Amino acid sequence: MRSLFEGYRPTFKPHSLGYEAESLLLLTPSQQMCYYDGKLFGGYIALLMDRILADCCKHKDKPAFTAYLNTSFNHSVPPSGPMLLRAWPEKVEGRKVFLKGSVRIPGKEAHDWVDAVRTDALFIRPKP
Ligand SMILES: CCCCCCCCCCCCCC(=O)SCCNC(=O)CCNC(=O)[C@H](O)C(C)(C)COP(=O)(O)OP(=O)(O)OC[C@H]1O[C@@H](n2cnc3c(N)ncnc32)[C@H](O)[C@@H]1OP(=O)(O)O
Repeated sequence: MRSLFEGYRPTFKPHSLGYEAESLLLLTPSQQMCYYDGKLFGGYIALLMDRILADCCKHKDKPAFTAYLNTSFNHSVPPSGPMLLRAWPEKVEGRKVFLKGSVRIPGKEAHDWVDAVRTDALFIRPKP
């Protein structure tokens, strides 16, 4: 399990609804899982998103469980390039935390990043 998250070191910034999280990741060869050449396996991307969203909820707070994780793959993610994972809360209703997340990859222009993957998620904190 540790090797799946090698290099994953999220940083957290305060957000009006909690914390936002970010991690810049460069995958090792064993993490570069592809079904199609040059396109990182979507299931692995969803795993990384679930992790950063869960960490975003849990930072300095109680843990929360994934109720849904709706993921849109807009562009493929090259397995050997840098990727920026991001997660932030959108709305909090009692135990329900609605979050958004994205995977950004370098764009065509220098210093340009594009959202390759976007996630809408609901995490639910346990009953007191
Ligand atoms: C291979 C390597 C492995 C490595 C490991 C990787 C680790 C990294 C990954 C780390 C990731 C770690 C994270 C994980 O992996 S967490 C583990 C994966 N997730 C689960 O197992 C969760 C399974 N589901 C449940 O346990 C319950 O359903 C939960 C706890 C979610 C809610 O049950 P609970 O009894 O507490 O609450 P409630 O039923 O009274 O509902 C409360 C409110 O929520 C609303 N609601 C509920 N569900 C949904 C829904 N689907 N869409 C929309 N709304 C929904 C509901 O309408 C209600 O709204 P309201 O009426 O109050 O307005």
